[in-house]
Amino acid sequence: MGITDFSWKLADHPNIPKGKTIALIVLDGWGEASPDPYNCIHVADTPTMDSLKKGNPDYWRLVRAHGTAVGLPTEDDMGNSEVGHNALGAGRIFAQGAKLVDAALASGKIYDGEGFNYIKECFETNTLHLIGLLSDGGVHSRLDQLQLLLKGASEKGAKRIRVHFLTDGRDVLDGSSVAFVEALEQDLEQLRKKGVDARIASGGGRMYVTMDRYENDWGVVKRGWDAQVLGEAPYKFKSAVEAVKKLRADGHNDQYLPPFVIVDENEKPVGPVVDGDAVVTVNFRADRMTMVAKALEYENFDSFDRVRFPKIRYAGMLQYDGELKLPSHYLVSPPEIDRTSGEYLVHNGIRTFACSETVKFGHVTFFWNGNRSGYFNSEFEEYVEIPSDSGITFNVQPKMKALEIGEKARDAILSGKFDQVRVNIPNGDMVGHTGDIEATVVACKAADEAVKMILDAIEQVGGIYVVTADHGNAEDMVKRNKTGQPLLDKNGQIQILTSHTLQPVPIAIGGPGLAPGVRFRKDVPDGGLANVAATVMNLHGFEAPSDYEPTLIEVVGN
Ligand SMILES: O=C(O)[C@@H](CO)OP(=O)(O)O
Ligand SMILES: [Mn+2]
Ligand SMILES: [Mn+2]
Repeated sequence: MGITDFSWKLADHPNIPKGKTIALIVLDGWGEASPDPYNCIHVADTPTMDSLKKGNPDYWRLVRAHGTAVGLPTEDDMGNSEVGHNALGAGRIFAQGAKLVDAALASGKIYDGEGFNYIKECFETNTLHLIGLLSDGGVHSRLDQLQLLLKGASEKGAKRIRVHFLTDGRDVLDGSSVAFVEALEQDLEQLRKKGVDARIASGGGRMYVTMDRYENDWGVVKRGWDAQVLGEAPYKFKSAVEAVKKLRADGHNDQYLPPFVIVDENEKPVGPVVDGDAVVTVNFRADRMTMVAKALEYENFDSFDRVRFPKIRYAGMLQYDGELKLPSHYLVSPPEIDRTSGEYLVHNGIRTFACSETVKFGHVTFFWNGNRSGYFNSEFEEYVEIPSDSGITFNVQPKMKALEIGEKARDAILSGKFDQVRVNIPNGDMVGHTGDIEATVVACKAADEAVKMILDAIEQVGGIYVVTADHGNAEDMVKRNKTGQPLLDKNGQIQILTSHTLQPVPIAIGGPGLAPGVRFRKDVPDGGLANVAATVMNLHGFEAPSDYEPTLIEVVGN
């Protein structure tokens, strides 16, 4: 762990006083990119964020939010909320799920672990089901990992395999699902040639089937359950490629493809889950797997009627929730994100308020706290969740709950009951993922207004603000070639980018409570999200632990 004489007690900062209320604002999906018509943050009216930028370089700067700076395998990996909030909260860079799974597959250790040995028991007599997101987005899962696992499991004796995939279109281009399904079919064909009965059994779009999060809409998970476990869905097809092509032609996009099952010549589903089977959820990222993991694992469960609860051996690619120990079996151990800044600060008497709306609530709590649900100490913490709209795509409601989040934060700041008021403002990200440029512009304006409300409250109480983001999204809505020009599809239309980006994100500090002489230092040019935790600890009047990534600030003129 690299630190000796461990203690939760933080040393006092030599020049920064304690006792200032700090607003810590994370704009989800808010990167920095050149001004251009596809930069919705630039196009939108965002006077508050614009004024913060004028503080460059002493009070505004950029930080890295993708690739190795947040524990991802390569610099080609875009940032995402999980790794971004983990880094912001933990103050150190941990090798993340994507990287840990890569390593376990490369070394073969994945096949020696408890999780694999547990599911292997079913291989001789029963079916192995793999459920997960099918793309190379690298945010929740990766196709190449699924391909290696298919190969490895069959070599280790799996005789009958069924894949239940979720189409993406959110971390990758909409419409790319067809090619991913074709690639998967080719691999399954290879396995069949080797005598393995390997087939696709069901499918559906990630935002409509299975991958809900933070209990926003259990109906999403139920649709997945019905197709994957019960073998029931509104659409039945003989081929998965045909299914995806037909449903897309009918106007559904990849993210929202309705559920379907693959049936045999007698119209019987080819892969429902039955007693004695093994199931692996192949996503490494936690938030959108926790609900389905509960449905697959919990004996007592009343979030929807499962109709049938088969006796299976279930393992996650990773353990998704360390506090709940969910699932209890997993193929790869998750990153052990310990001693987060939230836990330290609570031990040092910092009273914390955290808030977002449902779709991002776990980001400022669960991810912030190192994938840990619940409070460290409920006497010092209050987490408020504002219910998100469900059953809609957020381009129809681009303001989302930004105003309500702003109001809750404002009230918490003015109450005087908290030292840190932390929020996630989701608009740039959630609306950016819809690919609707006009709506994303409205979303960015709404986010900016929420920031203003919070900064005004900080002004009133003489506090400090820290405004940053977890990764890019709304600042670039078009796929580009290497020289940065928008790419056109075969019909001459620009290719809309629904995903996150590789862009850096801004961080701004200020407010009447900022001690004189505090400014951004210039000797951490490569600073990333993991440098923010030490910065915030300093602003609370503490030195950060010695193994945290260095602070971004210095105090001059003392
Ligand atoms: O919606 C999600 O699951 C991801 C994109 O796959 O977005 P974020 O990391 O911002 O939560
Ligand atoms: Mn995010
Ligand atoms: Mn996102």
